[in-house]
Amino acid sequence: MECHHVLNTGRMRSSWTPLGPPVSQDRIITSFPKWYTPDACLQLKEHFHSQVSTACQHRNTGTAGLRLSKVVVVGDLYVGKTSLIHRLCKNVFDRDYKATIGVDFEIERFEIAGIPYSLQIWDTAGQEKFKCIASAYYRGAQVIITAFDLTDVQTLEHTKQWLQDVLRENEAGSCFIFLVGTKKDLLSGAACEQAEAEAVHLANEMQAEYWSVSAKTGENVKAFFSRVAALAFEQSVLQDLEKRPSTQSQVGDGDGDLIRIEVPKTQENKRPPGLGCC
Ligand SMILES: Nc1nc2c(ncn2[C@@H]2O[C@H](COP(=O)(O)OP(=O)(O)OP(=O)(O)O)[C@@H](O)[C@H]2O)c(=O)[nH]1
Ligand SMILES: [Mg+2]
Repeated sequence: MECHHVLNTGRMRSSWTPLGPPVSQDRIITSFPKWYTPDACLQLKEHFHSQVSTACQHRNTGTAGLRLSKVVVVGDLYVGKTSLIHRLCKNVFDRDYKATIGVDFEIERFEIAGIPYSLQIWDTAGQEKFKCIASAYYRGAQVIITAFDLTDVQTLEHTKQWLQDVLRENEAGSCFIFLVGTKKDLLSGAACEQAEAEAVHLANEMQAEYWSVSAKTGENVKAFFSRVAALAFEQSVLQDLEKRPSTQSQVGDGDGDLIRIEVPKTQENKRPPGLGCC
């Protein structure tokens, strides 16, 4: 197993980075990233939750900013999982196929609403013979990405099984689920529309958000992972606020000037992330 971290050193400095080297400019998220299609999306809102915005403004996000959110990427062999992750983390594309053996991971750092936040992205092998190694790493996923090849309908059909395998190792309703169609550059026009329509249908069954991407051209790769990071971050902050001793959380800017905000137990807060508003 080869595990390595990716540190974005020497890139442009962000506005506020208390820990470690600065994140690169294109990992700074200031407004809530949009979905790919409203027909299969987890949340149809355009802004951060108001309590999250307030907490971020006051630098009162608790441990959420220090956490690594675990993202697990699964799907058939050859669909392009490694290529997708390498396009995001290294901005490269390799046309030669090198099968992933077992698992690998990358850490990608973001700054969301002024708070540092990292995704730990687990790349798993699609080959059957490595499945038992890879499945040992499914536990504790906050985000599940099920990938398929837009040009190969069989790989789409297999995503349900991949999802079930990961969900078996995680608490029901605790994960954000994404269905991602890869190799978008190989399809266009009616063929692309047809493949996407089938995927959107399945995404709704899986309670997943749908995205089409291309690791080759880079199309939608940053936008997709920004969306993943923002949803995971928001959930982490809300969970942190809810965990505090009383239902009232103190929000301050560190100089003793405290504001009290209510953390109501709303339906929205209780709803599992996979059951968004659409
Ligand atoms: N045209 C095109 N080819 C791609 C794209 N993404 C991946 N590929 C190619 O598809 C092949 C498989 O890609 P990988 O990323 O290695 O696939 P994988 O899902 O990680 O495979 P396993 O590790 O065996 O599970 C490689 O030859 C890639 O160059 C893409 O967006 N467009
Ligand atoms: Mg791979």
